[in-house]
Amino acid sequence: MNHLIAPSVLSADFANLQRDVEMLNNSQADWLHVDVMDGLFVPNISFGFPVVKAIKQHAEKPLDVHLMIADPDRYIKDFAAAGADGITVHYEACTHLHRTVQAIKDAGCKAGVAINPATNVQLLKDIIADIDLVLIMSVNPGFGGQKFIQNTYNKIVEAKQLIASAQSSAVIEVDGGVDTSNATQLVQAGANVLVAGSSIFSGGDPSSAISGLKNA
Ligand SMILES: O=C(CO)[C@@H](O)[C@H](O)COP(=O)(O)O
Ligand SMILES: [Fe+2]
Repeated sequence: MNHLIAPSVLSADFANLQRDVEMLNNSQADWLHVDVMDGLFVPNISFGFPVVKAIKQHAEKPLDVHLMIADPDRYIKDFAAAGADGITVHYEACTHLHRTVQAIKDAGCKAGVAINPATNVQLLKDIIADIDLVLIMSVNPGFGGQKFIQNTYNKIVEAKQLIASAQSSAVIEVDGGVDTSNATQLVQAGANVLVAGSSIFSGGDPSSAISGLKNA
């Protein structure tokens, strides 16, 4: 599989969200990555259902919703109704992860599980066969624009082995500090989906920044 690019809307211009979503529609982006933060699981608040709905209204590509919220079970149906195509929850935020994953699938969405930089990949062993996506955080969740953590490469290799041994079809997504300096090595290690926020939106030409990551 060729790798996919999922620009993080967190780094878009919220006052011009429709313009930025239309730019993504016309770019080589594959998915739109939508970061929801609750100020509890992570020390930052981003946005909730109305903004996800507004993005959905204009998006022509799947919405990859990354929930950085405590007890996400409470809101799975609402995010599915708001337009999520995939919902990723954090391993660290779920008490009954298997139940949460089933709820995501029952809501008609692809199910993903994210792990923080200090969470061991092996903890996914008993859920890997049930999920569509493993999200390896390459920064501590909560903010865009942070420095990429090098140990991510080892975690990708380990996740790949875990997926193969469980004969799972899960894809590996990497999120945080991704840019053209590490994209090629991430894909070589086994990453299937690259999320990028600041490296796409902070320069003058987001669309060509996306192409740069796509051609990594
Ligand atoms: O989930 C998160 C942050 O918690 C990300 O999706 C960021 O939005 C990625 O931003 P950059 O690190 O690429 O600036
Ligand atoms: Fe994210």
